[in-house]
Amino acid sequence: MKIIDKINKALEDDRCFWSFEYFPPKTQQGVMNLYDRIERMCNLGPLFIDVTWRWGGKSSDLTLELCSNSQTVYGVEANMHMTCTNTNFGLIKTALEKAKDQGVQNILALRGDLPDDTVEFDPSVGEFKYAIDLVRYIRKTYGDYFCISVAGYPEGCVGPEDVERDIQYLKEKQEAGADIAVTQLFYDVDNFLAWVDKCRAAGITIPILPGIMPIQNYGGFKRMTDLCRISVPQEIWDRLEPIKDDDRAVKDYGIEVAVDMIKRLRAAGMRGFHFYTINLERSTRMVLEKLQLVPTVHEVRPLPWSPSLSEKRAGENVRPIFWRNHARSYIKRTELWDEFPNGRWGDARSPAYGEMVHNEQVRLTADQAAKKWGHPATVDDVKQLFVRYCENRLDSLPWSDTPLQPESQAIQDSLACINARGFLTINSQPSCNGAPSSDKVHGWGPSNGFVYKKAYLEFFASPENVKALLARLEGNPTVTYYAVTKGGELLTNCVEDSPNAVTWGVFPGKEILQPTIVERVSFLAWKDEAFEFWNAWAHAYARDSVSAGLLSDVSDSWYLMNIVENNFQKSSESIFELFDGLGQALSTE
Ligand SMILES: Cc1cc2nc3c(=O)[nH]c(=O)nc-3n(C[C@H](O)[C@H](O)[C@H](O)COP(=O)(O)OP(=O)(O)OC[C@H]3O[C@@H](n4cnc5c(N)ncnc54)[C@H](O)[C@@H]3O)c2cc1C
Ligand SMILES: NC(=O)c1ccc[n+]([C@@H]2O[C@H](COP(=O)([O-])OP(=O)(O)OC[C@H]3O[C@@H](n4cnc5c(N)ncnc54)[C@H](O)[C@@H]3O)[C@@H](O)[C@H]2O)c1
Repeated sequence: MKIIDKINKALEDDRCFWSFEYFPPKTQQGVMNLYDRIERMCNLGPLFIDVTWRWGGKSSDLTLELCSNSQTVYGVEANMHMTCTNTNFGLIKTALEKAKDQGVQNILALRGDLPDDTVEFDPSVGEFKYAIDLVRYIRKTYGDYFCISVAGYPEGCVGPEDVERDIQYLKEKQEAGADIAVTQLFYDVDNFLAWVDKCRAAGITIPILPGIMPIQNYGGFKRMTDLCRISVPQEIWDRLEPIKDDDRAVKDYGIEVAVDMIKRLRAAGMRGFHFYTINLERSTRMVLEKLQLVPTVHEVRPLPWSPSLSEKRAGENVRPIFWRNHARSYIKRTELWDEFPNGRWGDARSPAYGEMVHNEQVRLTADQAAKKWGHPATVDDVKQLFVRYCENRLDSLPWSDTPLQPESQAIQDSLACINARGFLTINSQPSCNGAPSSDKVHGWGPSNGFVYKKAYLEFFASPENVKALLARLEGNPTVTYYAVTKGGELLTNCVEDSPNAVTWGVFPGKEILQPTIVERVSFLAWKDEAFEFWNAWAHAYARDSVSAGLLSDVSDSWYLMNIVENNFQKSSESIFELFDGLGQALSTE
């Protein structure tokens, strides 16, 4: 069914409605867990769900599979995202054909981001330059079969200076056949409402669905609003500042913000709300509960307008047998398990692993690269950059977009030392044996608790350096490691695949919280992205330049490696002793 028909019906009845957006998880276990999550969240009565599409069509099969299965198994309409620029035309044609065959009738037609703001559209790769070209193609080829939605930008696609121009492009997309506009997420409600008024005045009549993203954690929120250039009212920053290290408090505040935003939007006449779930469920559910749009988990009553999912499921035996008669406790047990791992070594079984808002590709502009990192011509030049970063003389590296965190200050000299010898670090953690959770440097989580950390290092190293380090590690039974090349050759001394907790906390009246783990499957999922940064950096230089060649060579032949000193009672420095005398010192030393 087309979602525009459902939306029009809801608007006719003057009824609020909502939709949930998911992204294709990075691991197979994440996919299986996302299905469970979509099923549970269908009980919240979304009018439809969206599944995003990785730029260039990298997730086309998975995106379609998630849409098609959600429709046939859970009975919820799916809106399939599709980006068109710099994407093989055949891939788009095939995906649309398959969508039609599988009964997926809703497409969110997008341009997608270019890998670099300065890179021009490449007509040899795809037929489409803008989202409007895809809208036109779909209408020309399929007539009215598909309901087409498009993106709208209350703060401009690139920046505020483009708002007026983007409204005209949105109008053109409507004229080309778009039925619905879904907006970029935002936090400034006044600005959003003024933008809607401008759209209406410009002749945009299609329904506009505001994008709502409950804040999930401070670091992710900051990164994402910076990346998407979303303005955040100062009041939100002020409220976040004192609680930024307490994930639970941040999430609770995020729920409050979203509830308040939706109340104001409803008062102004908006009826539909599009949730960016980032594949998590608690915040979205809590927002809907607090607005009394859905029953709380304590009151089980069917929603009058929901797809008949709850009734359909009631007679089935798909849940684990011991939970069959306890739907509520099943929900309670499973909804929260991955809400708190934060950090890039979270749990790869979580559908939210590798949190993504639309665009996971690495973006570095040529200007940014040359200005910050010059034109490296030798491995020593690259080492110098890493050393300068560790000494706080450079504020970012492709892998590290902010300066070192305060927790790294105590180890920064040792970090600089191993970087100078060719172990190029991208992540680290000092050990910590029971600091108060309120500790300014190491603390996190609820108050009156104690936190623990194992020393951890993650770095790129040449095959020779990895070999030498491995020889050293043979005599160290408490150190575990994974090393992998871009091509996937894996070296490890971990005999079991089970997760290794590297950060945990003990809090009054709670189970042990274990926010950060190291495990094979998440490391392998992350490594593609980690190596991709070398390529993105290389692309910032002319194709046949020395710098591009050097960075591509490193990417092709070096290892990404992590090591954990499991004896968390040892000092933070002891992990660095493993590197004594290894590698080649900088020639300037
Ligand atoms: C709701 C939503 C969902 C998204 N989902 C995904 C996803 O699943 N996967 C993903 O990779 N990305 C996704 N994105 C990100 C999106 O791909 C990027 O923001 C992209 O940069 C713009 O896409 P668009 O469809 O708005 O492009 P367009 O409408 O084509 O606009 C792109 C830029 O070109 C300009 N422009 C448009 N038309 C013209 C014209 N005729 N002449 C000259 N300039 C023009 C606009 O001003 C704008 O700056 C999503 C964004 C939103 C808001
Ligand atoms: N609760 C915890 O104890 C805990 C543990 C790990 C991560 N986190 C949080 O999760 C979030 C994301 O974590 P993350 O690991 O993805 O990223 P992050 O940006 O927090 O980086 C993790 C650590 O690596 C260090 N680092 C960054 N670049 C480095 C480099 N080039 N060389 C050596 N060290 C470098 C940082 O100083 C920081 O200590 C952060 O907010 C972080 O605080 C929390």
